[in-house]
Amino acid sequence: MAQIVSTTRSIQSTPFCPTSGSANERSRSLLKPPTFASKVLSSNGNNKCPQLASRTCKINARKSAPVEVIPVSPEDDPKIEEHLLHLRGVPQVDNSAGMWSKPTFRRKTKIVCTIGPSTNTKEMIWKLAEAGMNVARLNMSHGDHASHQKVIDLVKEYNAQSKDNVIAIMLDTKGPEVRSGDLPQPIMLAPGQEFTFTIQRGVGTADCVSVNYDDFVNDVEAGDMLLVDGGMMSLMVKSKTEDSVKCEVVDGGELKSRRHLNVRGKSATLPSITEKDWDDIKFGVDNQVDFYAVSFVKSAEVVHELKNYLKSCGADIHVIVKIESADSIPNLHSIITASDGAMVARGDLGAELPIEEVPLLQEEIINLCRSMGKAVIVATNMLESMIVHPTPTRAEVSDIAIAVREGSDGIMLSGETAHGKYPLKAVKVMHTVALRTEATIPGGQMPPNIGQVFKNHMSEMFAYHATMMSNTLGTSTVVFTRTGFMGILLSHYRPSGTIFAFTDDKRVQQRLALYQGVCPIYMEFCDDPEATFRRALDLLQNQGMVIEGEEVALVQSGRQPIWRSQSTHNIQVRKV
Ligand SMILES: Nc1ncnc2c1ncn2[C@@H]1O[C@H](COP(=O)(O)OP(=O)(O)O)[C@@H](O)[C@H]1O
Ligand SMILES: C=C(OP(=O)(O)O)C(=O)O
Repeated sequence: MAQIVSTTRSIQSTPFCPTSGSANERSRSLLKPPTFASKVLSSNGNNKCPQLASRTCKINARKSAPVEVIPVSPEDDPKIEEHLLHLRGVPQVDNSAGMWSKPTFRRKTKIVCTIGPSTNTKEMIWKLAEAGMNVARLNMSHGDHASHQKVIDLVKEYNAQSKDNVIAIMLDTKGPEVRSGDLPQPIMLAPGQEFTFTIQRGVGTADCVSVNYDDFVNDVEAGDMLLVDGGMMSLMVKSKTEDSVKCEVVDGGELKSRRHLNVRGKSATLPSITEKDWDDIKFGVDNQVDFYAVSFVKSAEVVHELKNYLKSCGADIHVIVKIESADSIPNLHSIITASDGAMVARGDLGAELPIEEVPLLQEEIINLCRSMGKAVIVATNMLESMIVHPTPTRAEVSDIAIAVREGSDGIMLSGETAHGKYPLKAVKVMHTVALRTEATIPGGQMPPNIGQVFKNHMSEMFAYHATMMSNTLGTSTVVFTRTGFMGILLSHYRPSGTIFAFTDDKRVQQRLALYQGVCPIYMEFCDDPEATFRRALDLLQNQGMVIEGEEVALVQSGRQPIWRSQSTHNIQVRKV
């Protein structure tokens, strides 16, 4: 029996995938183990393409080989890459770029690093990239355009010189966040002490500090609980005047400059995109960033407004909504539908809502994004203790493992890399924990059903079957994508093997860096598909990403498939 799977549009919509049910039901079913037998489409050996390698082994659904994970970071052990290659019998390849993050066993979950004073130099950007950073996040609540410009230029410089690694750039808007003002030095607040917040500008004394939001006085009431930095300190509102709010400190601590303020259970009555945000968004357009992370989104309208603006200026930038506001929860479905992905911004979320809701919402948002084919990032406090300590708490390690198991595309570091003492160690811990956790996720499963969309589009169906085939055979997947659509789609089906996504557009390559399981590769395409496939497989082999004799599943589909005049949608198995 020939196992070459090469089809034209004759694959029918299968009865595998129930398309009814609520979004919640569908998202719940995503993480369930498979309940039906694996099937594979086979041709009768009509290999029309002479370069297709045929194979004659029996197809068995099999689990991916157990992955051996080396629990040390390459900085600790420079021989790690050699060791990883040796483990799998891969010959050493030219690695002049020094990319330790090219492990034979690729981490699928992507690491987002906030860049700040600890990491905004060329040396640190390079080291972060080599340690495993996939996305550089710029938090527009801090710094100015000149400092962010410098980071953008450095990331682009890194990308331009890197042979086999690429870093995406995410601009995170400040949004309508409420913050205390600048202080000449930190103030100690003791429980029971009186403390005042004022809407007057420029106040910073031992018992009163400015707030950056004029309606603060109108939004809070006596009896409200004010949280500083998501609950690190808390103050009870006692009374208010026209311009100030008098509080009693409940949980004290050290108040520093520009700290987050939330009122438990309330969202500020501010527009999600402020004037400053529009200015920062324009800065992002001018610099061709890859993603916006939009703070405090409460409804889909704001996403539409931003997308319309981007369209009007011809900017191809994806929009990730930050779910961090109490008001966003009832509108989750419509907000995520309008966006390209979501971030579980646990800091503000856990301040506006009871903290015990956060893990439940995290799971719900991840499931919802996965059921809708959207990217999802888990953020905040993932390795918080590593801001000051060189090793994480065990609870933090478990937190990373949970986000990986729940199927997040990205896991994010904030203060750990922005202003922490151990930014590289934090990335390495994240890398190692994610890799180790991924190794325990059973391979060879049926891909998740992306519900209604699967029924309607040829490309969804091909992504589904390509995933099923690569899982069954235990192969990587190779896809050619000009817009990134097919690479992203395959990622949502979470194949066990790596998705090598070849694109002839550097910006698409950069964007794909966020997506779970995708290894984005820039390569010029030629008119002849066969020559392009060959070039791609040669490149993978030369880089040590696949070895001679290894099989890969190659899928060609998408809304506007490449080389459509010569072939329609198809899935093939090829031997390298
Ligand atoms: N670009 C920057 N410039 C200066 N400091 C920064 C920058 N980005 C982040 N930081 C520092 O790192 C901390 C953690 O980053 P992040 O979680 O993104 O910020 P926040 O929680 O304040 O919104 C910030 O509170 C700030 O002290
Ligand atoms: C990621 C978050 O937002 P920011 O760091 O911008 O406050 C959060 O609140 O968890």
